[in-house]
Amino acid sequence: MNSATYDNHSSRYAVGLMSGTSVDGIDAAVVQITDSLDGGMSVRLIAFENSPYPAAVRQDIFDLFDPLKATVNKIGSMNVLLGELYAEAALSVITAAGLRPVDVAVIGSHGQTIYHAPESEQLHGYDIHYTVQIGEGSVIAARTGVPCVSDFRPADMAVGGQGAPLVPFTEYLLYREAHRTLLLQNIGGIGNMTVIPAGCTQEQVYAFDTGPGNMIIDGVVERLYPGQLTMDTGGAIARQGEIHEGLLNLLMQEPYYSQSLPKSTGREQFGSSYIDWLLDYAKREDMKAEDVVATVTKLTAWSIGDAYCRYVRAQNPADALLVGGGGSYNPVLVEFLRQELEPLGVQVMTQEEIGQSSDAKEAVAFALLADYTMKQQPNNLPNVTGAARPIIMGKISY
Ligand SMILES: Nc1ncnc2c1ncn2[C@@H]1O[C@H](COP(=O)(O)OP(=O)(O)OP(=O)(O)O)[C@@H](O)[C@H]1O
Ligand SMILES: CC(=O)N[C@H]1[C@@H]2OC[C@@H](O2)[C@@H](O)[C@@H]1O[C@H](C)C(=O)O
Repeated sequence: MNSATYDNHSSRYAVGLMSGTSVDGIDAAVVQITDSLDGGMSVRLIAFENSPYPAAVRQDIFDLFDPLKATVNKIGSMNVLLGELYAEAALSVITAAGLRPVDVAVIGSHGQTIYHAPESEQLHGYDIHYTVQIGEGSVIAARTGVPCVSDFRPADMAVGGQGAPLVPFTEYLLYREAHRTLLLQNIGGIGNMTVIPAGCTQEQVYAFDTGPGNMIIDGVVERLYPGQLTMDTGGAIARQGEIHEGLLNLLMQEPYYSQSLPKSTGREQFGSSYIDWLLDYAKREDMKAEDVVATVTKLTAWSIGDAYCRYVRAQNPADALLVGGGGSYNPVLVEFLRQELEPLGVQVMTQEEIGQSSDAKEAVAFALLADYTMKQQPNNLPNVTGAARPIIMGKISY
């Protein structure tokens, strides 16, 4: 029995596990959550680790993104394998925090998204929205002895939401300010923005996926430098390239950018077939590899600036955009973002520049979301996901 429970404890430790759309590895964070007398809470990051996926595991995960390869036996076995890897990541970060599993009240595990279909499909006369995250919570709970909350998204979808994004709920709790309107921009595989108006209530927060984060950059780098590179580390390639206006203009026509809110996207849209199409064009135009990388880096920054102008600026002119996720470690991308936003009066800062961790942010969020599940309190933001009502997300494995 865990000594850390949800009865009469105003302070507890929670673990958050995140494996995002980039499939670069498992992020694991231990946080200490302390309730305050005014009904709020404080959250302190105690330890953080990233365990990269072995290359063969990463390849097996990518195979599951292709519905033709994702047979039910492969999904079933990877679900358990990822549960094992997530449990190891949790045990390791608990040790790094100087704790024992018995000290930890809950593990919140996002899992690995292998398919996300938030728009309605008709099946036998029913409206179907679905999303698939794997990484078995029962395995995580069994190996660690700590209750695990997993599979958060389906509950929001069951009440009409997109099942994403979920992190804004925690951004509202952790970042809101009385006098500044903040944009929290995550640049992972996908880019997503949370708008936190100055002095706002929970109902006034909104968020959406801006489009690709690093997904197109990673996709073209992997194809143009096969077996050598999986990302443009430090923006080294983009820095040497020039923007190709023809390709940039073509990519800017993607209908997702002007689709109305709420909206979310994923690898289904900006994954391998999109990269095939883009590289076919680049080949016909005889483009240099570095020019392709520079152009898609520029596109990514443009899509964020464009989203701000379309969906935010008129109602909520922002003071600052705080950049998190792996993209904040690409200085060329951050510089392009500054060029898009600073002329509009929006200061661009990375999480590191404000003393936080870009890497740990999403793992921390899932620790906090799981804490709410255990307290039986709603943890979605209907205004953000489009859900009809607040709901308690997450499935508990004891
Ligand atoms: N040093 C670096 N230089 C350039 N890019 C980097 C660097 N470090 C990370 N990245 C980029 O960040 C990506 C990983 O970002 P992150 O871990 O935030 O994504 P994720 O959590 O998988 O995605 P999502 O938030 O969409 O689910 C890498 O694939 C790479 O493109
Ligand atoms: C279905 C899914 O896994 N979506 C991810 C993805 O990666 C970024 C963006 O697209 C966001 O919508 C979401 O993740 C974060 C953790 C979220 O729900 O807030």
